[in-house]
Amino acid sequence: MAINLEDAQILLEEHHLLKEQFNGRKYNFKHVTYDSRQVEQDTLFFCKGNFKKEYLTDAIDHGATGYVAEEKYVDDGQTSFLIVTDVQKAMALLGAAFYGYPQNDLFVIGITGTKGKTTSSYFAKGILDQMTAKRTALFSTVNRVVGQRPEDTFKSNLTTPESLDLFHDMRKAVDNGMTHLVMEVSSQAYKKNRVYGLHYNVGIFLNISPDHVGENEHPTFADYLFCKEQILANSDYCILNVDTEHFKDIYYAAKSDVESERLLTFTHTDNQTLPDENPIDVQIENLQETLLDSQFKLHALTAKAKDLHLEGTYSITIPGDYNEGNATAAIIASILGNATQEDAVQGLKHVKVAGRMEMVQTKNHGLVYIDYAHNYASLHALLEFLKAQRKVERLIVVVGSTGNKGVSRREGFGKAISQGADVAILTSDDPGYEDPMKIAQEIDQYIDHQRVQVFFEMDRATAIKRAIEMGKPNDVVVLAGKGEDKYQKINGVDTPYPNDLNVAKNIVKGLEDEQ
Ligand SMILES: CC(=O)N[C@H]1[C@@H](OP(=O)(O)OP(=O)(O)OC[C@H]2O[C@@H](n3ccc(=O)[nH]c3=O)[C@H](O)[C@@H]2O)O[C@H](CO)[C@@H](O)[C@@H]1O[C@H](C)C(=O)N[C@@H](C)C(=O)N[C@H](CCC(=O)O)C(=O)O
Ligand SMILES: Nc1ncnc2c1ncn2[C@@H]1O[C@H](COP(=O)(O)OP(=O)(O)OP(=O)(O)O)[C@@H](O)[C@H]1O
Repeated sequence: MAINLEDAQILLEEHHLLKEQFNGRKYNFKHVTYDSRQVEQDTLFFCKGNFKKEYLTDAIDHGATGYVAEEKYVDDGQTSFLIVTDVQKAMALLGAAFYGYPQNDLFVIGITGTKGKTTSSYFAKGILDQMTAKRTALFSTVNRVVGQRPEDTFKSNLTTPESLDLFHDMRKAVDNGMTHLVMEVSSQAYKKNRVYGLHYNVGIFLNISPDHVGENEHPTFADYLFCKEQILANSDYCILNVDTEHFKDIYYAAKSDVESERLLTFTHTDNQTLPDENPIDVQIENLQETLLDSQFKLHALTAKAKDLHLEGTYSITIPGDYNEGNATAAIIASILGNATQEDAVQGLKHVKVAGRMEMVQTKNHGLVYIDYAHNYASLHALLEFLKAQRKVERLIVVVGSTGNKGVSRREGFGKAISQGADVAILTSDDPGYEDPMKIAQEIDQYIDHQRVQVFFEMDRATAIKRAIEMGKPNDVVVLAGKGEDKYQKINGVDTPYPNDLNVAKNIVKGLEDEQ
């Protein structure tokens, strides 16, 4: 892989990003990075984010021969530089060029939504793996998969990687023979131009609800929605979930971005039409739903939906009506990527996602659910689903809220608990630099104490123990918000934590050994 100064200049000029340039001693770059600790000989270095000049000096000392930045940090007569108006955009464009545009060799499905991105990504990968004999790459919040060997699967640091990492990993996927890529696209990815210039064969918009507004994320909800809608303008086909809040805005944005033949919509709700009275394409009919799985049927309501040949019955083992929606989006996208209906039926059957709707059965203390629900929309949807199950007597929820971000989640949790839970044990979840008890008290302010019994226990493992011990055979204990996380972020330190599933399993084992 390589890029030279002249090609970089041309590309940046084409996009009106270049302000100034200097051709230093070296013109050809064999490496690219935004981190001085990763620099090798002949690296083109990107200065971005909370940057300090000494990172660049350090980079030059270690072999960087050119840099791209928004200001002229170094002008030593030797080091080449490209001064640009937006370094994140420049990095995405030059990253794609450096790695030889790997996206052109992949069928790329991008998925956005406040909730359901990870689950839908795993559903789509399940289906496409069925068709491609496991040649589907995945960039998700949980894992990145760039090949078929065990070492080609690794933990993600971000939902959507930095552009240089994104194109690096795409290149690996292509070189490893992958033919499809399913990737989560966060609103931050657009805010920070990590995916600038990237085009998707299919873009999925699952839903949007208030979240991610705060000092380090989006200044307003409008900004959050705007960033999310960018996926629509960058996709050949768009798939929309009609049942989301703000659907009208999303629909008209999509309509102005793709022709109607390339816009596919789906819903759970009967007898609905689109905001312009056009018919919805796909209807989901729930056939059977239990605490362990769910079966549903898809009906094609328009000619373009009929052309997909997706009609039929599907089953998933990640229950919840919203997961039927997530699966439907994955089915439509995968069929557009050449999967068959049979691939979808087979591929969906056994999909599991770490930390999403995982269960531990107990003999005498009910069912324990571990789920990554960590805002109002997801906790509310989860509790509503559980309440609708006939066998459930009491819902006991263990939850905390993160410190220094997503502050609106505290009110959201209080509201969702008041609407759906019988008992709440408030605890800690990545308190950061805040006092977890203070966060718990803020959640508590929004809880209706006439309906819900509330306890405080800041040690998360102890809180889980108390919840399981108080569970009776027909109760459900919900461990919300932390999913498969293996640490607690406390005062800037990732403090190891065995994860909710392991904690719950150990407690249940201990209780059952005692009997
Ligand atoms: C706000 C934001 O996008 N921050 C991201 C951004 O930070 P940054 O550019 O300011 O980087 P920094 O770590 O402060 O360092 C500045 C620069 O100096 C460099 N550096 C640093 C130290 C050094 O010795 N040498 C050196 O060169 C760094 O490599 C970096 O390029 O770039 C970093 C990687 O280069 C990311 O880790 C970081 O994500 C932060 C940690 C983060 O958590 N972001 C969240 C909000 C996020 O993006 N989340 C979304 C999901 C949200 C959702 O669910 O919808 C996501 O896509 O993950
Ligand atoms: N379509 C949906 N609507 C509402 N809640 C959902 C939906 N899909 C999933 N959830 C809930 O949200 C939780 C997180 O799901 P998932 O990890 O798939 O979403 P995500 O968009 O990747 O989330 P995040 O951006 O927070 O990582 C699930 O554990 C479930 O409780």
